[in-house]
Amino acid sequence: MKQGGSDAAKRAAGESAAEAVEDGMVVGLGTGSTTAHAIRAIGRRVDAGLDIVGVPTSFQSRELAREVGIPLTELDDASVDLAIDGADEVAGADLIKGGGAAHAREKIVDASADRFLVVADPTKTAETLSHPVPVEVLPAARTTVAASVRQTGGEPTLRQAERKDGPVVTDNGNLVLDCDFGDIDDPAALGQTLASLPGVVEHGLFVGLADEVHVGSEDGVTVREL
Ligand SMILES: O=C(CO)[C@H](O)[C@H](O)COP(=O)(O)O
Repeated sequence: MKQGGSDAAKRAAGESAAEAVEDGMVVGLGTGSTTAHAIRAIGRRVDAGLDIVGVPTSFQSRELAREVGIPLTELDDASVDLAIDGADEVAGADLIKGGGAAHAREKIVDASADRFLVVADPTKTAETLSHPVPVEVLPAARTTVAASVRQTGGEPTLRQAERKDGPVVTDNGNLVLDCDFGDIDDPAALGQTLASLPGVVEHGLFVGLADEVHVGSEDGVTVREL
């Protein structure tokens, strides 16, 4: 599993993507430590007069956006111009997300955006996706989905909470299976297989969704347009 890079690299990526936000935009606010830098940077710009509204993708991003003064709305009331979100692994325009168990709402927001900017540090980039794929499941389906994942050649692990006994429970009240498939040669096909399993709410494969990837480092930012 990739552990993630330095905070300076994450900050560089987040602040670079925040510069793409323009007056009047509806902005999708992703989840995670890299996106948090973007949200804080957007908050500073709002403080200085930028007129935008944000659409949060999780409890975490909602709370942070409120803290830094970004006005919020929901997808029922607005369509997203630009989404900024992190990733656990990036290969071209394909991503694996869900390290923060927020990928179900993230996918709804990110996929609906006119433009989707990914923020990452260099430890997240790869030629081929191979990070375990987070799969959010209804609690009643965890055993049957795990069995189907094994039949597909994957190794599922029920994600455990770090500061509570028992499993991680998502913002939607579900569980997460981290499914290790090794190298993923055909992310689209695997995504379709996972999505077809009864009880799967959403998987963390974001295939072909990214429009731009901002990779930060201690020395600056590389922006890849896709
Ligand atoms: O997908 C996510 C949350 O569900 C995050 O964006 C992803 O895990 C990256 O997080 P971080 O920027 O903290 O490394």
